[in-house]
Amino acid sequence: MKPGFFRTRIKICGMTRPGDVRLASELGVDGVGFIFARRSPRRVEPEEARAMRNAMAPFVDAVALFMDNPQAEVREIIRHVRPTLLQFHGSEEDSFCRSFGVPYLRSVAMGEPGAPSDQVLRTRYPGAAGFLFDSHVPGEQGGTGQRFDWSRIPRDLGKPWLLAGGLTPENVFEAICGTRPWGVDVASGVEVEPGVKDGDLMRRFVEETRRADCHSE
Ligand SMILES: O=C(O)c1ccccc1N[C@@H]1O[C@H](COP(=O)(O)O)[C@@H](O)[C@H]1O
Repeated sequence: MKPGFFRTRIKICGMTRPGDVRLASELGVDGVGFIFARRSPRRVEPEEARAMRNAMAPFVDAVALFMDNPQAEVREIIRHVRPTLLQFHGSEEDSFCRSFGVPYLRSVAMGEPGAPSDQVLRTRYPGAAGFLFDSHVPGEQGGTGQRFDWSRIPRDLGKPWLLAGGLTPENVFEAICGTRPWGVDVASGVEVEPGVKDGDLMRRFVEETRRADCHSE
């Protein structure tokens, strides 16, 4: 597509404060993530996520992130928070991910050699709305601020995919121009500490993404 016509989607993940959610909406971010993974320093309780959900503007996705949470817990969080997208980072299979009746993104761990091919991903997760390539190793948490070798991203997925892992306002322009993802996902790169976002970093991240959208190689 011609530069300027495609708008790279932006998700800011690991929200813990309603004010950060409100600002992200005003900046034109497409999705905000609430983390329910057990060991995450950004984990929120369902009540906190619900308060942030209520701070969201229309046309912004509420993404609930899980990592091997029990099915009953996922169901209860969905009932409470009403996310529009789910994101799975653990060993969940397609049948588990799609059992909630909410579209889901499947995270793919790119932190070690031998990441799955596009064919394996398509076959293993036929119900996924899209994929998210992150830099952690299988079984470990994301949100580490590490990036991975972007040349290893499978190219023939036939579905939207997001680039994640170590993105910042300084490198997101290069990341988008080099990989042309459907969207980008950031947590630590716009934070002052885990879960505490910085307004200026969020604004610069959005600006750099829009600059990349207008840039032709
Ligand atoms: O952020 C977390 O704490 C987290 C925990 C468990 C699974 C995933 C997690 N975060 C995801 O990782 C990406 C990239 O983070 P970063 O930008 O490198 O800090 C983040 O956007 C979340 O989707």
